[in-house]
Amino acid sequence: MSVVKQSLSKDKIKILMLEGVHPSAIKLFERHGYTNMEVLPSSLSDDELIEKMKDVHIVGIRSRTQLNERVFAAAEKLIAVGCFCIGTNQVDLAAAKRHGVVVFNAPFSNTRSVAELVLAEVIMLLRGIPAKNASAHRGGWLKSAKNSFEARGKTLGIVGYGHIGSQLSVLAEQLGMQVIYYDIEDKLPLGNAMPVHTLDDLLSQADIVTLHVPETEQTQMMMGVRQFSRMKPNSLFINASRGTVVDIEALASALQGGHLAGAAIDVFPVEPKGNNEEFLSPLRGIDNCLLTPHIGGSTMEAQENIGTEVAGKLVRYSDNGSTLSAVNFPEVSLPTHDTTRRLLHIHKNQPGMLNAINSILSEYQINVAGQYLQTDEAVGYVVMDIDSNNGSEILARMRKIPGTIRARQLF
Ligand SMILES: NC(=O)C1=CN([C@@H]2O[C@H](COP(=O)(O)OP(=O)(O)OC[C@H]3O[C@@H](n4cnc5c(N)ncnc54)[C@H](O)[C@@H]3O)[C@@H](O)[C@H]2O)C=CC1
Ligand SMILES: O=C(O)C(=O)COP(=O)(O)O
Repeated sequence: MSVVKQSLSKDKIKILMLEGVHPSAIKLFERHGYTNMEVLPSSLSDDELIEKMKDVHIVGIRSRTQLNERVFAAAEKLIAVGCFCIGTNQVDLAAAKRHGVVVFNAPFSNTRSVAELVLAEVIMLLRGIPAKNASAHRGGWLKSAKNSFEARGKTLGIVGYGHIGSQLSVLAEQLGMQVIYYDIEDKLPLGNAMPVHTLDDLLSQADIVTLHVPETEQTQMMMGVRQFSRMKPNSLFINASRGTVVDIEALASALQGGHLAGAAIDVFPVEPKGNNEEFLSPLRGIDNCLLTPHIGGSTMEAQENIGTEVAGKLVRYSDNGSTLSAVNFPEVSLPTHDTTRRLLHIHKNQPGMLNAINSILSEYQINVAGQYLQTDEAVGYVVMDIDSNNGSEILARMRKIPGTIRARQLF
């Protein structure tokens, strides 16, 4: 891998924002002097990304854009990725790290929005609203109490009791629901919520099952034919986590065969790249299935907060080198460096790196005002504040150290 020079004035730092990231992000970048920005409303295909990212230093995406090894290998100037969302499964985090690219996200700016939507869906499904609404649009009139229920007293089964799952748990109890949850980690039960030991336990006890797990190898297709058959007859199913967690054909069969009374689905194994592309799904046309276009986190409040939060992290990394709250990188929180030059060196974590760096510094006999080092099993990140005008020369020497991935200088 070639070592790339990144010591640029801000107007030369190119930022690409995809998928309609909120204008609050753009404003924050501009406030900090970053003006070289391209903003697009949709995501891009692999090939389009590879072409576009050749000269991009910072890219902002949401849940749709896939950043894989091919893209990182081509994006030679890239220093950071901002996921303007919670999930980071769309990014190959290990590949990003191998290429010295730091990834940030917004871990809880849209948590409440998802929890509120799911709560609303619980009520809608219990009342059979999706099918009644669809029928009314065709001139039907399904006025009946049959199969319509209150939320009070029903059991909500939450799979994944993290930020969203636990927030939903609190809101659901306020409606008088009983909450049970299943998580692979021990989690503090909030209110009167009760943990169960297995997914099967949860499926067989809950009136409504809702998924709030991340996309991981373990969660792929965690709901399939067998799991749907374990759910209570006439129970309800909600997925606002990731489309790959559910076997969508199995869900369609469970709804069409009448085992499930209804479902609300916000995320799909394949989603359109943007609003102009057709949505294709075996769930289309099933009236008791409420379909939403991956908008669990899409509220004005959440998007505005996410915009400033993630753009703030990107600016901080670009201006100051701080990797605090990065999802794939050793975390280094740094003071300002008003009177010194700051050198950043990202390298493979192999023996002798710090030694090699420090022997270059000692050759120049300069005062090192501060040095910060963090490593993980794959990479090391060293930040040096130096009192010297020879920063560029020193950096050029450091780039030649075998194992160097990226190095840049902040003025
Ligand atoms: N529909 C939408 O617009 C949105 C969807 N999401 C999705 O929701 C997911 C969850 O978000 P948060 O609650 O913030 O994440 P979180 O990381 O706070 O919670 C996830 C929980 O799932 C648990 N978990 C992981 N694997 C599991 C397994 N195999 N079985 C049971 N539990 C498991 C974890 O231990 C953790 O407690 C995100 O990863 C994202 O994919 C997030 C925001 C918006
Ligand atoms: O925050 C998440 O993980 C989401 O799924 C929301 O994705 P979005 O920003 O709406 O594409």
